Amino acid sequence: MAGHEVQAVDAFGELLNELLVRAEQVKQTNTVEPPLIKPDFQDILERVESTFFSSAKTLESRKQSHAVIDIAIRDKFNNLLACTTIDTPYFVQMWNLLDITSFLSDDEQCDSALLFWLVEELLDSQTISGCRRIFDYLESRRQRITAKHFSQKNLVILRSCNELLRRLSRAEDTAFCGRVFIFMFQSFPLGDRSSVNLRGEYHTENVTTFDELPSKESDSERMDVDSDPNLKSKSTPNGTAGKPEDSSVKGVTFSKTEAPLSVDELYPIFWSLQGSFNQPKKLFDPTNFSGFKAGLEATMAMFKTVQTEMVGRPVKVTEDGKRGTKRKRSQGDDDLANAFNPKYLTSRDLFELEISDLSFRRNILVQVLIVLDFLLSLSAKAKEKLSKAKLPDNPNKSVMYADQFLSEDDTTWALDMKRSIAEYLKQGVEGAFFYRVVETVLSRDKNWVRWKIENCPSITRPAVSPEEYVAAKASARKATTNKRLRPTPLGSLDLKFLSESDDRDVLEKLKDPARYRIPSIKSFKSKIELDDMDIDMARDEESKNAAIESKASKSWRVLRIASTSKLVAFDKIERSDKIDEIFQDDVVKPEVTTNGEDESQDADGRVFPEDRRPVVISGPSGVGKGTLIKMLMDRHTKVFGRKVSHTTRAPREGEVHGEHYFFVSKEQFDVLRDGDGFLEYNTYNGSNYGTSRKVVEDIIAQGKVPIMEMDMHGIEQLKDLGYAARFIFLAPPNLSELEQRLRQRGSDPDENIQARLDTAKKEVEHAKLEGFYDKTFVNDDLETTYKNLEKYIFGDDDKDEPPRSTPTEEPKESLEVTNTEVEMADGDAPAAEVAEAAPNEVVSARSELLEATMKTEEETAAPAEDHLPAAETKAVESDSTK
Ligand SMILES: Nc1ncnc2c1ncn2[C@@H]1O[C@H](COP(=O)(O)OP(=O)(O)OP(=O)(O)O)[C@@H](O)[C@H]1O
Repeated sequence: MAGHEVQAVDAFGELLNELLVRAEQVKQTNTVEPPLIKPDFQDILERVESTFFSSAKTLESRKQSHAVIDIAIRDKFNNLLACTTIDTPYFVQMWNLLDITSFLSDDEQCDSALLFWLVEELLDSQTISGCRRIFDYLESRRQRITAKHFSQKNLVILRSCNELLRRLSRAEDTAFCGRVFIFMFQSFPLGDRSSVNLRGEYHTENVTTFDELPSKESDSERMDVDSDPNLKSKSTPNGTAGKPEDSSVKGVTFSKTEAPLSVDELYPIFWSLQGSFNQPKKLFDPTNFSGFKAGLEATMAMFKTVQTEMVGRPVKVTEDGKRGTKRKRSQGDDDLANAFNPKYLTSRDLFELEISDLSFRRNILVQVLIVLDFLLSLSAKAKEKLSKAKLPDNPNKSVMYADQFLSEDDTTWALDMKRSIAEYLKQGVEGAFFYRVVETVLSRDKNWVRWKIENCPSITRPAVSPEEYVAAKASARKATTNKRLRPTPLGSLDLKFLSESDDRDVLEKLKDPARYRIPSIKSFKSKIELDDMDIDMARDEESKNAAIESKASKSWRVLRIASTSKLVAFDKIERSDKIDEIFQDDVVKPEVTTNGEDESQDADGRVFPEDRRPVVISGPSGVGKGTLIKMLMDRHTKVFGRKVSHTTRAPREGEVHGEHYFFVSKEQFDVLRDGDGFLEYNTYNGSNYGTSRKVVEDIIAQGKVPIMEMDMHGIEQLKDLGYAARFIFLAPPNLSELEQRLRQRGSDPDENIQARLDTAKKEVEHAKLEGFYDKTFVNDDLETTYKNLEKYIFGDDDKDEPPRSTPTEEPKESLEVTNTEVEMADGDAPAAEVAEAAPNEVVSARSELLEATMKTEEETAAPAEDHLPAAETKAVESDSTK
């Protein structure tokens, strides 16, 4: 019997090897991405079914087959783990094995949770940096691996994530902890109770200790909270607070009438507040509560003096702000500064510095707001509201505190304090925004507390039944069809002129750029002003409403257009009916605009593209990406900003930080990556490369169009993010020309050139993928390619004249000279027809041409293959843009 089992394990082991070999064939990379897809393995998986399960009719025999498969997979897993490390390319086998395990478990051919058992072991076996890689895997497959049989997997997921969190330092690996939490939040249903703190327990171990100051004779009385006559006067011993002395002025009075304590006096009072923050139940004791109130008032009084000082020095604040931004931009890695230490540093020496720091004060006040909300949930009003609510028969009493009440006076005090804090938080840099976020978070939190009181009822809504769906559809139709139809349906263009004018003009009118171009932002300004006038002058309600509606529609459209190019201005817009800020010239304008009349031109008459999405240029190494980008940058100095990548590799001779790359350490790179700081990243030859989100956003904030060189893997990541950009592929005229350029450039040894040529073939092949690139150019004659690229970027490829680089420039050459642009080279089709063809047709025309180009070349040139092992070929492939 035992022998039979071993045979079965061996038999499955062979099938598993076959699956892994197939995986190697279909997945050409050594990275976590892309995931394997099931259809590629269907035939072998069917054999698994027929060999192991077709005769296993009973539950028992199915279980036996599961055990066989589990053992074989674990054997393979252990072997892989023993003979490879996560940093080597060969580790891709492990990702493949996990992918295959997920196919098998989805098909119920092995234990449903086996994948997560393996992941748990894998996490246990790795260092933190290895765990990051494993998390890359988990995140990239999250939906797929948690979709089926989740109830069998959830405990293992929870356990391995918690185990990992226990290993991580909250201070050092803050961002990674965040990734783990986010993974859990995304995997578990929102209403899952497994991580809810049902008994309302507090994190009491998190005790904040602070220095004991040597007591000064003269100050000894004021140092003691209870013995301070001022503070004492605000609290009565039984915890029902006495009102502030001047009770007619609410809450805020303390700082106006009392001098704040000295820093030494405040220090112990301030840090003892933390005791109430981590155990709010302590405040049920009246003595603690009065101490808390006094401490809080003293803290607020001190904070207010700091805020006043800051407000009194606005110029310095702005200067600091500016200096900060400048430094950050030049370094390009300010995201690092966002890492924070979740445990307070309480040394007395730091206290002044801390209270003069805005974010520190904000931190403390948010803690206070949380506690105040907790206290207010015990007020008479809150209790009454809760008693009226429909609670289940068995509410969760441990978070209700039914025997605790907040007295009326204390309620008034808490409300006043809350108001006072709100006013305080709204001041200062982005204060209003900060407070709005805090307010939103806290109000959501109240809902969660309520849900806990209700004993976490399921929040899954039942699916809509077909009957309800049909009824809702019918009533929606009824509600809408009675309305007066618009002469032009929403979202479509007015075609009336087609019937009105002479047939011969119609085609010309259809070509009018105004019909398909995105209008400029400024063109809305006067129209919105007219609407404003109509609103003011409207004689009746109906016309006023019509004008308001019309203004709202225009405002919405202009904001949409502005969202691609003037995102910075959005911060300044407070109300949706007042969007004047959007018409202000943006950052780059004061430097370059002379008359401010046309926002699409700079002072030299240079044109800004209407489409200001980032331009991403890809193509084989040596095809001329760098050359063409440099030409664009040189000829449109103020229009484009070239993206500089981050890398962990050491600078080569002559390379300048910030110009060629941002050279960062591995740790800095990880922090950025974990904090979602990269739009895309990749590893080549053991070094990491990435495109920082911030770098690109900074270029946009300067009013420039980002221009980025990127390989196809980077583009894939951008596309996965749904990132709005224009993707352009540069193809070589043929392989021997490419080879010649690489040799002439002289920057690569012979073996690299061959590898680059091999990679080039793959990239050209990949570029044929329908819709992957928005535009492809064959870089034959450099100047012609440049002109076509420029025309495309500036949206002038359908115009006769390309954009003027300088006001005096000669007219450009005609496009039809060479086959530079793929569409133009497509047989006899006139340009207009090709341009109007459905995108797919254009793409396939392009693919055919590319294929033909490369084929002709392959037939004539010596085959450029079999020079590098797969791993190295891949490495060089990634290197094409690094
Ligand atoms: N259309 C062209 N005709 C002839 N030579 C060209 C053309 N375009 C570029 N070159 C030359 O080809 C060489 C390679 O160009 P470039 O360095 O710009 O390529 P690249 O695509 O940026 O390469 P990499 O990705 O390796 O950085 C350079 O010497 C450049 O001058």
